[in-house]
Amino acid sequence: MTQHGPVCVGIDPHPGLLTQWGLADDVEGLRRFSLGVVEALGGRVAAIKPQSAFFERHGSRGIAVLEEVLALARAAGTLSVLDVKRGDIGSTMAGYADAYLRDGAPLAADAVTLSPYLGFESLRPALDAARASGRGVFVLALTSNPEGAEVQHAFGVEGSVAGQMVAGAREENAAADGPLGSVGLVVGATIGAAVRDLNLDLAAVRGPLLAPGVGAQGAGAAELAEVFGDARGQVLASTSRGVLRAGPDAAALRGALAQAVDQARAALAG
Ligand SMILES: O=c1ccn([C@@H]2O[C@H](COP(=O)(O)O)[C@@H](O)[C@H]2O)c(=O)[nH]1
Repeated sequence: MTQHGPVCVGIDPHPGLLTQWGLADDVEGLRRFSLGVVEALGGRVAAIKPQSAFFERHGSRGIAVLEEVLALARAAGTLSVLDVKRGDIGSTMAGYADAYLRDGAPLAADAVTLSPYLGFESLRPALDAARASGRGVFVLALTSNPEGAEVQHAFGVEGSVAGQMVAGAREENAAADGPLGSVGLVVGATIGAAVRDLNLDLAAVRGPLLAPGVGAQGAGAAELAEVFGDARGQVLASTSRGVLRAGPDAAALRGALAQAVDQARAALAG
C-alpha cells in the first residue's frame, strides 16, 4: 500500500466484460482476460483480488485458470486476495484453510475473504493457518451491498454484529508486530455513516480494511473519506469493474489504475 498506493484491483471476469474485451465467454476467454489483467498490473498495484465465483462458473478448467492467476501474481511479486467469502463449522474451515492458506497449496493466496456468520470463532482454523504461514484474512464486517445492514447492524447482548467482528479482529491483532496485524476486515466504501452510527473504532483493529464498492458501486473519494475517518491509513480501496472496463489495452488498464490510486490517495491522506 505504501509503495503502490492504497488500491486493490479486483479480477471479476463477468460475461459482459469478456464480451466488451472481444473475448468469448468460455475458459479461453476467461484465461486471456484474467492473465491479461495480471500482466498489465502485476508489480504495479498493491494487490489483486480475483473473485472466485467468476472462475468457478467455468468448472474445473476455470479453477485451473484461477491457479494460474495466483501463480502469475506471485511471480510478479504482487499480493493476492482471493475473494471466496468462506465460512463454515470449524472442522470444515480447516479444509478451506488448507486449500487457500497453506504453502504449496494449488490455490494458495496471500489472503482470503471470510464470512463470519457461523460465529467469529468458527473461523479459528483459517485464522491460525494464516498466522502460521504468514498470510492474512479479511473478515466481512460491513459489506458494501445495501442488504448487508439487516444482519450486520443488528444488535444482540454483546452489541452490534459488526461490532463483534471489529472486536474479534482487534483481539487477533493485539499481539501482532508492526503497525498492522494480518486479520483485516471488509468494510464497504458505500456504507455511509454506519461506522459512526454503530460507534465502531476501526482504527483500534490495527488491521487492514478492505474497502470494496469503489467505482461501479458508486463510491469515490468523498465516500472513502466519510466512511473511514481516523482509520483511513489502514484502507485498501477495492475496485473491479471500475478499472477492468478500461481494458483490454494494458496501457489503458494502467491509466485507470493510476486514476483510482490518485483518487484513493487524496481521499485517504493525512
Ligand atoms: O462487501 C463486499 C465484499 C466483496 N465485494 C466484492 O468486490 C467486488 C466488487 O466489484 P465491483 O466491480 O468493483 O463492484 C466483487 O467481486 C464483489 O463480490 C463487494 O463488492 N462488497
